[in-house]
Amino acid sequence: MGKHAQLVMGPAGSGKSTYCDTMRKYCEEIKRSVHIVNLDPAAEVFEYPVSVDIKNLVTVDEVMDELHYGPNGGLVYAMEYLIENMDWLTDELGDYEDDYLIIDCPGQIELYSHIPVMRILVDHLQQIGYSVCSVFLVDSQFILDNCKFISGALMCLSAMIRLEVPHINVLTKIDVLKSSDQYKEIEKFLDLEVHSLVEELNLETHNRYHRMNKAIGSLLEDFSLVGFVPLDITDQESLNVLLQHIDNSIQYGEDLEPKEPPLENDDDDDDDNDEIIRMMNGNL
Ligand SMILES: Nc1nc2c(ncn2[C@@H]2O[C@H](COP(=O)(O)OP(=O)(O)OP(=O)(O)O)[C@@H](O)[C@H]2O)c(=O)[nH]1
Ligand SMILES: [Mg+2]
Repeated sequence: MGKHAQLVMGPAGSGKSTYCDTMRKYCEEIKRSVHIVNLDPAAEVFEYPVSVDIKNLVTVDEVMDELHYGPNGGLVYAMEYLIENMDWLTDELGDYEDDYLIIDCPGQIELYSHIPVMRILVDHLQQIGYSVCSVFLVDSQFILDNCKFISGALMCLSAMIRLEVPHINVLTKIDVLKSSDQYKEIEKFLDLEVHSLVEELNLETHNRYHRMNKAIGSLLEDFSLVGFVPLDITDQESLNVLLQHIDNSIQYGEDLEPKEPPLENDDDDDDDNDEIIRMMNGNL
């Protein structure tokens, strides 16, 4: 079956732990054996059953007490300690060799942007045989206008380029948007027209920034890398579509029995496929 893992990352409060629990429940419903790994040494309360917990190796509280670090320095130290003790992780994961892993990561953005710990972790998981997909969560409330979108997209691009593994960006808390009238505003970012985005940015910013707007637009367009899959955790179909993206990216299930092709006049399946293709075009 092979070893597969989702590495769930994203800024503080973007919904990582909620996602891990929701995805675990969904996977269990579709009879996929899943275990959650907590890699947040500061996590206090878990909604999900934790199979492997970094807190059995190191906690931020211990680092703060013993070394008199603050919370952020303590977290960076704890993650570096994990990297120095990778054998511990290998041993712990050994109990779940045939299962699908969902790895809940800490939210400090510097871990993804300019400290190599996540890259070293990903390399190690690959060395011990895991196909890893990075699932990068961004709170949909935080990309509701053009400037915020650019900032969110560059953050995702930075993590994507640093990690060099299949990467899916996810917009979380769509259920909150749906219950307001803001959902329409997010649709343009799902089907991104970089040209019109740059034009709108130019209208919103001083002339002196227009060359920069164009350069950022070209960066996003040339790499065609930044797209988002919206996730409404209250909607099973939304979870299904996202999981298919992730499965495709790491070839999960390629050695399983092939599914029956849909009947030609099966309209529901056609709609689902159209939705996936639309999102794939927007994403990778
Ligand atoms: N309505 C709604 N609330 C959500 C969703 N995802 C997360 N939340 C809420 O957002 C808050 C933060 O969610 P967490 O899952 O703890 O976020 P996190 O990324 O793990 O946070 P850190 O571990 O602190 O970085 C919690 O109050 C969640 O209940 C969602 O999809 N919909
Ligand atoms: Mg969390």
